[in-house]
Amino acid sequence: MALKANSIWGCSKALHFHVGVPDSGSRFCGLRFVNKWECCCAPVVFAQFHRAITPVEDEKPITPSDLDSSGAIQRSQNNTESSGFHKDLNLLPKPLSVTEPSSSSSDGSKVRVAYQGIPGAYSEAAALKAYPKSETVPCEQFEAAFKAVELWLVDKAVLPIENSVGGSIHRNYDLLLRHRLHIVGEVQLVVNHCLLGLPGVQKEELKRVFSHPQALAQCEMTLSKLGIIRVSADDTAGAAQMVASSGERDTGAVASARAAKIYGLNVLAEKIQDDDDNITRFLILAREPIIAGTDRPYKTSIVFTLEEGPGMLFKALAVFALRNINLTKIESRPQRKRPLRVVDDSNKGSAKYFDYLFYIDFEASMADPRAQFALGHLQEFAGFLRVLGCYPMDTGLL
Ligand SMILES: O=C(O)C(=O)C[C@]1(C(=O)O)C=C[C@@H](O)C=C1
Repeated sequence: MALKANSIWGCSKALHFHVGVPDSGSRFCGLRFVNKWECCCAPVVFAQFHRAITPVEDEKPITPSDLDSSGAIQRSQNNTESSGFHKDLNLLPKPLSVTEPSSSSSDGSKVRVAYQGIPGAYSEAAALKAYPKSETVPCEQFEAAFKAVELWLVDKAVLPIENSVGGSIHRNYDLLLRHRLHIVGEVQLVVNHCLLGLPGVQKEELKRVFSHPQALAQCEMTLSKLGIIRVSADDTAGAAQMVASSGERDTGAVASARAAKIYGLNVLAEKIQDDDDNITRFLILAREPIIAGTDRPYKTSIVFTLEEGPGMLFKALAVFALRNINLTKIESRPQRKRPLRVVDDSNKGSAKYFDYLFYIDFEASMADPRAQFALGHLQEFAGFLRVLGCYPMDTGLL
């Protein structure tokens, strides 16, 4: 059964975590980040920038002295016990690791990976690409997957962030900021959509198709040519399941060949996406960050706000250009708690501007001094800055 956000909240009584947008001064899991860096990447980052973080009373940021030679955190989580054994070993913070995505946890059990949708969804395929022997856990909404990780119901979540045809999945950008998970990897998946129908049905008989809105958008031209009515579903596999259980011969689904197998449907047409190379990029999220290395190509994802003024975004981007750091993605999202900025323009009255959050991915590891200097420089004009994660790039083909 898919996890629901509510049911997960139901389990959360003993745990407290607060969410909010940066300028609201909210607490994120015990650390208050006053205006500047919200930094949660690897210890190397703390080593460079821990001065910029303002701890709240009940938890101190990790400093280099808390780490042993392997980079594992040594002190107890609440910093009140310096010795003695913890009663429940499962509650102890896990040591940071330089993770090669591995399908088993440190205790030998299968890694549990949350994804949005039901079995046969592309997100499940992405989770299995990252962790081939994992136990995949379906969730009804993206937010349920975030919460499943936060509440230790699963180890990781794999969520779509952008598609080569449909663009960004904005909801997940917003959720990245609202939750305190770390990006520990990315997966690129080739998405080949099929037109599915009940056994014995010809594609010309279809009057309507169900699918996820992203999938419908990716097949826009094909579906228009066929003159089929499009109906939104929570995920592609869910659409296939609906068609199978409805038994309606004039109803089809846009989903994967695997979904067809699972739900007993026929593939009426293959590769129906408008663009042959239809690729979705997924992020792997975890409770702990990984230690950034320089042993292979790494990517770092950040989010920041800028003060108003001429050329601010130009200056922000220049900190990377000056150090020859390649940017792979830039996305802006409205700051929901502070959507408008009122500027008093002396003679002309006041003007209103929208306020934005900028999300950037760049090709450098946080262990690379260039990245550290670039972020130090960006901090000079960023109102708020948080490292969302530093992780190995998915360079393997698809
Ligand atoms: O509906 C699914 O199967 C999903 O995994 C969701 C999703 C998405 O959100 O973009 C994932 C990959 C494809 O781009 C289409 C849909």
